[in-house]
Amino acid sequence: MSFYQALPKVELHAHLNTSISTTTMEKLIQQKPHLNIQHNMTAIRKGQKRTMDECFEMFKVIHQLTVSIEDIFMVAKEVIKEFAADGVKYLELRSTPREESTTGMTKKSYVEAILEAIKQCKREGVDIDVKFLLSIDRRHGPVVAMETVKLAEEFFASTDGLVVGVDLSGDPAVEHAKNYIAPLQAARNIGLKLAVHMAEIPHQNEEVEMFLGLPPDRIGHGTFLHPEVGGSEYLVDIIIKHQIPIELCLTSNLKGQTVSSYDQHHFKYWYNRGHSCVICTDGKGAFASDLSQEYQIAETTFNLSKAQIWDISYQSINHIFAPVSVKSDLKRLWKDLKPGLFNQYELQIA
Ligand SMILES: CC(C)=CCNc1ncnc2c1ncn2[C@@H]1O[C@H](COP(=O)(O)O)[C@@H](O)[C@H]1O
Ligand SMILES: [Zn+2]
Repeated sequence: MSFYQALPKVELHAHLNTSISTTTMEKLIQQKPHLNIQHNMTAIRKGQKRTMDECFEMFKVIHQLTVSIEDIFMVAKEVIKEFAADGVKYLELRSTPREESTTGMTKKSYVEAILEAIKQCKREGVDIDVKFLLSIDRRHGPVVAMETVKLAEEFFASTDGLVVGVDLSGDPAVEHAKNYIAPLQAARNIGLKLAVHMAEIPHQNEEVEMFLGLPPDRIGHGTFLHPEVGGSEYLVDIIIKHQIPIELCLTSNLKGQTVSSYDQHHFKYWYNRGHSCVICTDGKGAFASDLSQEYQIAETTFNLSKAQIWDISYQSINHIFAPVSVKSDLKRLWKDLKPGLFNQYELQIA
């Protein structure tokens, strides 16, 4: 096991359907041969890249393979187990509730299937704590967004802490922030935390400012926020003032071509400013990576020490959406694991 796998980690930005591994995808493809889907249609392999539009088309192909509650339950269980096997101790999974007339899957049963998978993994003793965020797809408009918030409210009230927030995601080129401020505000008033995909593409400063007015509890990607890439010092100041952590997904951004190379990734900007950065996968299946690999890439690309890598992982605990008691438990776990890990890899404990 590598240092990066042995490193205890927190994963805060993982979309269920883009996190499906090759092995699980193989099962789904075999179950649905009539769809004639090949592996290269569901994942971007090493060295390959796609445009953003192609990525969103790829997500639609994946959705064709997960159309029943059995599919959703199966993929959720496998994804959770894979994160656990990769050394992730706390996972916030997110997914867009979907209905499917051909199988009778409803948005409610979709969410229930994921929550059941989480509970079953816990019962089976899988070594990971999992929470869930309901995703709002910005392609679907504000009415659906409000319905998703209502659904989130129901589960928030009935699942004893499993549902912790909502996420705004989907193609950033469609619709506008102004349509989503009210639903996100409603979610916040209920007590749900907000993770918002923001500035994934350039020239969205006006929309970003609107989102920052909420403000969200975490930012997804934030690729084009700082002045060097067309953002502004004004936006950066707001983010720093409110201390809004940024979920950074290196390989996803590289393969989706919003950053040109790993060393050009905005991790560098935010990390050097001492801002809270959380390393995440986005979709370990679609982007063919895992969280250990993302930490390793961060270390080698930005010349970080193992101690700095440890700190990024440890500090990420501060940004989870679960309550403070969960944070304390995780911090204790990290402290318990540190001596063994540093000994094994002959590192100095600071
Ligand atoms: C290059 C590229 C497109 C990177 C990925 N960046 C993303 N940006 C916005 N929404 C996303 C992204 N990745 C996944 N999603 C959302 O997550 C969905 C897939 O997971 P799920 O069905 O919610 O379980 C997609 O349909 C989309 O709505
Ligand atoms: Zn995402």
